[in-house]
Amino acid sequence: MQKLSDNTLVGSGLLDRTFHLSEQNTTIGREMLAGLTTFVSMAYILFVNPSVLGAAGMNKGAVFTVTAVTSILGCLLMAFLANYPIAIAPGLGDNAFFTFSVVLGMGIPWQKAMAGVFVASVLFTILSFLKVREIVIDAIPKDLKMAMAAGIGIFIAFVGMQGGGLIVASKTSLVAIGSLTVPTTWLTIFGIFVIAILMAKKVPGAIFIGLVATTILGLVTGLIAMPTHLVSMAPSMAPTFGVGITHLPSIMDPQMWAVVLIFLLVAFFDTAGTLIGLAQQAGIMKNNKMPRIGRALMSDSISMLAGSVMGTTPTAAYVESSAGIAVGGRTGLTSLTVAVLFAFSMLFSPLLTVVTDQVTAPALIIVGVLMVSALKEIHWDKFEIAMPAFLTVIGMPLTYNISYGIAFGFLTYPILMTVAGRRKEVNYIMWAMFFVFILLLYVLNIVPKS
Ligand SMILES: Nc1nc2[nH]cnc2c(=O)[nH]1
Repeated sequence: MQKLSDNTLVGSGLLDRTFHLSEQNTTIGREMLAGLTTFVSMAYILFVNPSVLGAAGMNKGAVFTVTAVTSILGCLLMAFLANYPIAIAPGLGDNAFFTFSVVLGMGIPWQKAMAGVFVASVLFTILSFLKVREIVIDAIPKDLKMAMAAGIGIFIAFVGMQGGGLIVASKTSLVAIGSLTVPTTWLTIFGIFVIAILMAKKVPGAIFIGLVATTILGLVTGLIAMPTHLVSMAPSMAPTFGVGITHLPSIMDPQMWAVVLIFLLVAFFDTAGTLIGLAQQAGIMKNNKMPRIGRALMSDSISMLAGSVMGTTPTAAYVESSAGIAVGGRTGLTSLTVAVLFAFSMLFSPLLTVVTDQVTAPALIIVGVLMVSALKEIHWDKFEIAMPAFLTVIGMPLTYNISYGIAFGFLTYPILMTVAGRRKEVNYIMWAMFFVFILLLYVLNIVPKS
């Protein structure tokens, strides 16, 4: 039996055999600490997801339970199928697209939009089984993938700034700074500072701690009403369960095909990009490839499918997993720990009422900061790349729609690369996408108005 420096015994036992702990030179204690760290970094989603999907008209209690169950499933799959320290939960990019672009922007009822999520999930799972995803991941230039991640980050932050009251609509300039005389806006400002300071000091779970501190400030100042109780049984999933399936006939609308395509693209590239980034951080990459990426993508697609049946938007491999990896998490035991903690947290649904928009806003803004770091990977010195990347990034917040940002990038990239003499670098999949996005713009923009 081998002894590691932190005195945790490894070398035998079920956990070691299941997760190859000694092979990865890690210990049970270190993996559990990593799981706890990742969990506290992402636990805010239990409250932010109901808040965002609630704005689309969905039942917040049901979404709370669905968020927890979907995350448990995703983390268990990642633990036992892929053995990676990467947590899965419903993504903020996807739920923002669902609520703000599809339901509120396009005026599609949430039940119909959920049918779109279900179809996208089925397609995603089929693509994962057929191993098509590797071909597509390789075909899309890295610059555009990174621009998509960054654009979604800015979009999420924009949504957070609005929810927190920091920016408001303006008749003359479209947006303007919100009024600093609104007391609840100060909760958001307080939350941003707390989280930003903790992040800068590299404190694990900074977002979660900031969320708790902001809630406490709200309760103490009377800006947030006290909850009636602290723990209870998890709310029923009945209000959202199976709604996507029962509304499948409504998917025949061409506008919904565009929605399905965007869900597919966002889910696809978000998870693929995040997995590679996290694998690089954990030192898992071998010959510039991530071993078992197929299993990791499969874990995501199965949980996305289950989530769409129960009633939540697509899952993603969470960027916050980097917090657990930073404290030493290397195997699926980290993800298993996250799953167990999500199960425990299901008791705390009464806290939903105290986690208001002003409390969740800082989390959205800070996740935006994390996602925008992808900008550094873009070749800004080449105009034929800089322009499509720029349009992708700013297109999302300025049109308040993730799909338009993606479309702008895919429509300009092949043309500019061709005129710049780099036609050979544009493969047939990119040209196919070019025509798909022309059709998509037509469907999203012209069909509803004619
Ligand atoms: N990769 C990723 N991480 C997240 N963390 C919170 N939301 C998201 C998301 O949509 N994608």
